[in-house]
Amino acid sequence: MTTTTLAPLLRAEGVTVRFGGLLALGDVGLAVPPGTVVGLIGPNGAGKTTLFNVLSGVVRPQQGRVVWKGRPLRGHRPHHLAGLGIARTLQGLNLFPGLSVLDNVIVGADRLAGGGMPAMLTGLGGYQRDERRLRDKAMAVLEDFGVADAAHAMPQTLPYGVQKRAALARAVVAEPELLMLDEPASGLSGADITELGDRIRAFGRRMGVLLVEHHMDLVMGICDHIVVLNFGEVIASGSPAVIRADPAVAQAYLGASVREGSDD
Ligand SMILES: Nc1ncnc2c1ncn2[C@@H]1O[C@H](COP(=O)(O)OP(=O)(O)OP(=O)(O)O)[C@@H](O)[C@H]1O
Repeated sequence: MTTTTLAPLLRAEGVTVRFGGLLALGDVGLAVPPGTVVGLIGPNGAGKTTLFNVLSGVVRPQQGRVVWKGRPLRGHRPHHLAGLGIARTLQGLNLFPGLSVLDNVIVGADRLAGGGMPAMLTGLGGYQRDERRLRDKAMAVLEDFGVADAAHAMPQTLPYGVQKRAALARAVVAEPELLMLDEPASGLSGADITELGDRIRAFGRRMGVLLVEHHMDLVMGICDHIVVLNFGEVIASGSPAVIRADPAVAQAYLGASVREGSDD
């Protein structure tokens, strides 16, 4: 898969963000084409979450813009994302604790609902047909994720790995065109990370995926294209093989580990 031949779904152009005197992002660009898994990596404090937040409409850049399918997004907010066809998972789980796993996933299917989610969840209005359709769809996705047994449980009663799968199921149930994942492997290990990687790869055949992740084996194993940030700037961009061989990337991570290990 090459990232240069397909028109990107999402693009950040010349994005600059300052927090007071700190330059969190300086003139950063990134593009996510359809059918492509793009990794965003960098040492702690490099600016990954800030860029994820700019793309999500949480943080407004002082300069630059975010472009969705060729159209600049002006003043977009996180609650606009689903309507655009963008889903995201955040660090942690962010499942609604008062809703069963199934209802959490149904909420994620909001974009597919004809009538409106509040009426559907409360049973008001003539939405029974839609509700049945969404329930079936949500159950099918939970089955696909191997957690259908947990459909009627409250999320907080379930093991972390099951909750993680439910959160991912909620993100993809509406069949987004772009999936943004912020550290999906955090808290997972071993076989769970391998399975997560297989799933992300499979998503990447149906949609664009932006993956912010610290787990280097996962990133190198599943990304088509990787963008590396350090101190708010893009220091490298290319295939996993190119990134692995780039001395500037090794230096950035080495510098970070030396700083973290220093006594002062
Ligand atoms: N709201 C904020 N106010 C002030 N500074 C911030 C804010 N958010 C982030 N920063 C700073 O901006 C820089 C980039 O932070 P960011 O969280 O984007 O990095 P990151 O690459 O996601 O790091 P990590 O891997 O540790 O999550 C850091 O120096 C951070 O301390």
